[in-house]
Amino acid sequence: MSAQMTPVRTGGEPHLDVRGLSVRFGGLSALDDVSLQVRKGEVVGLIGPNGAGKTTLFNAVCGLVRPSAGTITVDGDPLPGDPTRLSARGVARTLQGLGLFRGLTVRENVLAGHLGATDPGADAQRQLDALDLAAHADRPVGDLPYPEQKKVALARALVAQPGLLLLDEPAGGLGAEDIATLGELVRHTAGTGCAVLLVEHHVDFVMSVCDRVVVLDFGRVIASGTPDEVAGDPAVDEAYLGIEVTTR
Ligand SMILES: Nc1ncnc2c1ncn2[C@@H]1O[C@H](COP(=O)(O)OP(=O)(O)OP(=O)(O)O)[C@@H](O)[C@H]1O
Repeated sequence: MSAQMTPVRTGGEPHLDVRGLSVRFGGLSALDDVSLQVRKGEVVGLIGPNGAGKTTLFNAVCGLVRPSAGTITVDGDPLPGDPTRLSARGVARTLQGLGLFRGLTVRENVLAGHLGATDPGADAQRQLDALDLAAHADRPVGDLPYPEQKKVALARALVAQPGLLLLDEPAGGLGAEDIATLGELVRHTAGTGCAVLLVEHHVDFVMSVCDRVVVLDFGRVIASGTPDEVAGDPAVDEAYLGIEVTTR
């Protein structure tokens, strides 16, 4: 399916609505006229080769890079240019690395995702319970095995019950069993009405967990559709999977 034929899912207006987004770094066009939408309850995967522009798109949504063109709205309103105000707008993000405060406990790390809340302790406890982290709550986060630390990063993103969750390579470094658990968590989160956009290199995970997939290459959307549609797109095979396609 071509980028121009992006299907519009039923189920309401887009929660995240990116339109005509372009980002330039000097002479380099990192994103070129990119549009994508994520509705509440929907999981959208953003894939593409290294350097395709995935992280730049996340950074633009978070106000960390300034677009040269285009608009980004959440629930119909532009996002604040100040990244520190994203949480108040219901936007949460996990990072490619864990981005945890290694000197702090699990609970303190989760609380860090909820600064300014009226009852952060109760919300943090709820999130710790939900992700089976309560038994580790008062341990230094660095003492936990890597998959558990990934869960802490997710708990920190979810503690404020965001309306939009941006997941940056959530499956990275996880084994098959933990990836399956992560998939359930992501689907459960979307089931609560959260709009989820995830960047991921683990294609099987993306194809199993996402409602729709958007493929970037050299900063442009080259394909978009359901996992099956995208998996069967020759342009994706050629650009992303490195398979040379001779017939179109
Ligand atoms: N701050 C920056 N200054 C200059 N160029 C940048 C900057 N950030 C990203 N780029 C360039 O923009 C392009 C897109 O990079 P980006 O990190 O968004 O790609 P990506 O798809 O996330 O790649 P990866 O899968 O390797 O994380 C690349 O060519 C990259 O080198």
